[in-house]
Amino acid sequence: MEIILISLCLATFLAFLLLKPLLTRITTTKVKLPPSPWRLPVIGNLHQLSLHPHRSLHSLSLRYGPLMLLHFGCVPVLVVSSADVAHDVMKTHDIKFSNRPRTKTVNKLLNGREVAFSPYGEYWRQAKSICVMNLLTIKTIQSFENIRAEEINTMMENLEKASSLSSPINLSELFTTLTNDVIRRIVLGRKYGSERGCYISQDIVRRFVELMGAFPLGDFIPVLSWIDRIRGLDKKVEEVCNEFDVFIEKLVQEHEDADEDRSDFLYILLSLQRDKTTPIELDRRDLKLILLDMLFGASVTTFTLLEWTMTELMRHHECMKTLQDEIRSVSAHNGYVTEKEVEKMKYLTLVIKEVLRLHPSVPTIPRLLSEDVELHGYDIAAGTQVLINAWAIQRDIETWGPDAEKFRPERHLDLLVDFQGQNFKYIPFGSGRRRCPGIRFALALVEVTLANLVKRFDWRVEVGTMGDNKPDLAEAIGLDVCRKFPLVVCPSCV
Ligand code: HEM
Repeated sequence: MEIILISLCLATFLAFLLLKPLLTRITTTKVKLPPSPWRLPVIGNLHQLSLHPHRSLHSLSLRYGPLMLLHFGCVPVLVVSSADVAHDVMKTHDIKFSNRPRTKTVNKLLNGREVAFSPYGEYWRQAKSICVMNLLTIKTIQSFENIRAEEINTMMENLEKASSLSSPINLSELFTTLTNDVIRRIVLGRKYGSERGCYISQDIVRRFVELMGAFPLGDFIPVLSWIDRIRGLDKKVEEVCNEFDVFIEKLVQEHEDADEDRSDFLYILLSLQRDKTTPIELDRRDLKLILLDMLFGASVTTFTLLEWTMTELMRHHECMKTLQDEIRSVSAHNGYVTEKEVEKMKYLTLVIKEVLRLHPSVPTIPRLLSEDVELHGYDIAAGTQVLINAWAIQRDIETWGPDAEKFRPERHLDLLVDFQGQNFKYIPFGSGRRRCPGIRFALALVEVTLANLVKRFDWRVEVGTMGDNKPDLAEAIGLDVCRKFPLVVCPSCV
């Protein structure tokens, strides 16, 4: 017994001697975390978020700095609010920050087998490359010029009717129809209105976007997941999922049953699915999710850019006038402004750049850190979610000057910022590996649409909510932030 006791004491003493350096290291190596606002037990910083997270996160960053660590319940969330830090996240450590967080809502709606929310890896790489090669190259985009022209002309006819009757018209609704019709004709070969039984209402599309940006409490505070059930979130997700699935399934079925040869994107996806030599195997569900990504990711963001551009132009008559002068001098005939003519319109590009600066369609870009990293002297752990607040970065007075909040397209004259995200003070399409692949696709439609609208009509709104004749700037909620209220306008033909 004595021997056992002596051996135990000796073993403990030896273990202490051996482990001492390690223990000292653990207790003295302090992890340095970024500044954090105070937080409440259990919910963390969730109570400091508003319905417009880009705005509340911006206000917090003015107090806690461009790199702050928040906690949404038990989930650490790093918020990036300056060009400098964005550079380190999206360029210096791009691979580590190339994952996307997926809430249970996103998981249910998309399942990680599309492109936008797919985990960083081989499947994502191949799926993105399928979309780029078959839909988003400059040559392919140019080949759709006729589709864009036909749909824009249809919209112009509606506007001309409203003009001749001097009646107001819902421009937001026209933009929804235009973007949906163009994108569906390109991706699916035809528009799919309410005929043929393949129909999805705009209301469902908007609910989808809202749900993509929703904060399911259960993800952040697992014990409170019952609240998501009670507030109807789970049910809403289920409903939207079913509606989308029925819609997309019908489209796929219709394509499979068609006997004629087609060259639209869905047809290409179906051929890739049959072709067993492709680098990734696409099952039917993958195919449907990639399709969903292209159909709705593309139309919602493009629609949002059109809406905000017309809003800002109608709020700034001098910019509208400068743009009208440019368009009418480049395209001096009475007809449709062509895409060749649009290439010569420099002020138009400045206007679009400025709109995307003040109203990035995706104001907070979500990423997920996959490995521990040291960032600006702080230690950030793998698994931390990241929100890059493009909205705040693009209004930062340190980089954009004291008039950063002002709509002034001329500011881009001397700046070498493009849409590709090379300069981190301007990232409306993101940057790095996960940058948006649809930049040219979106701009091709937006530029020629605006050129035709601004050339053919003079614009005014009746009486704005503030009692003036300017459209308001209220924002909707969701991952993509469009106008809260539709833009109702009175066009008059010139
Ligand atoms: C004005 C229009 C658009 C805006 C402002 C926009 C913005 C964005 C932003 C900010 C991201 C995240 C980038 C990042 O994480 O760095 C993104 C990703 C993406 N966008 Fe766009 N987008 C637009 C149009 C389009 C169009 C037309 C398409 C397709 C036809 C498209 C397809 C995608 C896809 C697939 C991704 C995910 C890329 C990835 O995760 O690798 N977008 N977009």
